[in-house]
Amino acid sequence: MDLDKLVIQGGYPFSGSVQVAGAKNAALPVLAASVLGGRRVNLSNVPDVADVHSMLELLHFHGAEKAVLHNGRLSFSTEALSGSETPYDIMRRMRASFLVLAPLVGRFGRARISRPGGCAIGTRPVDFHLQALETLGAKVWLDGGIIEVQAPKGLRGNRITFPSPSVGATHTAMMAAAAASGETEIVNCAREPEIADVAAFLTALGAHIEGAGTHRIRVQGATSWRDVDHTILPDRIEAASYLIAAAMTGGQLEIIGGRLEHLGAALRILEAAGISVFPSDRGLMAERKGILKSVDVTTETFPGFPTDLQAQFMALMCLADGVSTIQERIFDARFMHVPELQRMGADIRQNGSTAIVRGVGQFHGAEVMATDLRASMSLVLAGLVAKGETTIHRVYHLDRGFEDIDGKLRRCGARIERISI
Ligand SMILES: CC(=O)N[C@H]1[C@@H](OP(=O)(O)OP(=O)(O)OC[C@H]2O[C@@H](n3ccc(=O)[nH]c3=O)[C@H](O)[C@@H]2O)O[C@H](CO)[C@@H](O)[C@@H]1O
Ligand SMILES: C=C(OP(=O)(O)O)C(=O)O
Repeated sequence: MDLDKLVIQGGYPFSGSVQVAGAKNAALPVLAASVLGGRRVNLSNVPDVADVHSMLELLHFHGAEKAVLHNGRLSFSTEALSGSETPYDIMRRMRASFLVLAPLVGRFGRARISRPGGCAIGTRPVDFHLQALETLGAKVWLDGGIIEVQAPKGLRGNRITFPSPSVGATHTAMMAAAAASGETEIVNCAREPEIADVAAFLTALGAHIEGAGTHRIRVQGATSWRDVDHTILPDRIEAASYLIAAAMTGGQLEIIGGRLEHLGAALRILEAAGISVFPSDRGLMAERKGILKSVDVTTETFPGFPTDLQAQFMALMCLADGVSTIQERIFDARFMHVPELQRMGADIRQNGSTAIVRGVGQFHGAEVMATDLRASMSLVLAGLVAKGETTIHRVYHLDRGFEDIDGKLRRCGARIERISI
């Protein structure tokens, strides 16, 4: 599995429809939050991706009922779960495993956890998460790679002010506040649509939350917990990646489940680049209008242009007319796709956190290495339109977050084959 590779023959007509999965980046914090109540959780639209299976493994390790994902549905109880040390083997696989820390502390008053791994896209500290827990009364000890947090008398509501918006730390703060006594105000928080989805889940579980989706969230801690039914929102990054696939291949694509309001600034930027996007009965329709045009982009927190779409957009800009400047402002090392796209003929000059992309009109097939989740998608997109054959090694990065990527592309006409070694 880890050594699977994808072989793509480029240049075949690409059109049809793609069903967007539930958002990985909402499903993971929702699963982590399920620890809090010790109740039954029924989830729909859960994406069948490796990170979700790792999170289920983590919950089961802690004693949650074993959950089997079928047709996007999951049902399990976390009643029998008990607080204990979270093993490094699971923590190293994905950053989001760190999200179980606040719910474990909230429920059991204590947790030991190792620092998280995940995509190699920068330094990715966890200080905001720990500060949020400390503000609610927890004590934190750092012991090399292990973090211990204790709140034996329970967490207490307070005002948490983040130095800058963080998606993960906002989830941590909301989950801790849901378990805390009294009211918590979270200031300068992230506004991504996934935050509002997690807030809706926590509200259904028993907390009272206002303001999710704005810079200021108010949480009234739960006094009792309930069983929950919740549907995960659609994956906006997957949807936008397929919008870019339509633009690059020139095909018309229906993105079932895609939502305009989740695209934020990406909608305006994709339209400026020459993609026509409009709502359809089932989601979004996308097609290229005329030649692709260069557009400058800076990654920002939502509703700005997402860092999780930067690599895919860079692949698109390689085919555009002119020169585009792409600035990565969220992570300090998220240009791992640059040398791989260069192997396929791209003309990209990187200077620190800025990449200058000169359109080359055409990629050529090559052997390339997937380096992280979204970077890998940029290579797939390039492979779809490249002249000749592209082989992408280390496909497990893609499998972490894109559901059935080869199946979805194949059904739209792509010649893509997965080779298991
Ligand atoms: C599982 C999940 O949802 N992952 C997403 C989440 O990651 P993640 O939650 O890790 O990203 P953050 O929003 O926390 O990171 C934003 C910035 O804040 C910094 N920071 C963050 C936490 C902290 O304690 N200290 C600190 O300095 C980070 O280094 C980064 O520069 O949001 C990112 C930004 O949209 C996305 O790319 C990831 O796909
Ligand atoms: C970087 C990502 O995930 P994670 O935060 O889990 O590493 C991502 O989804 O693009």
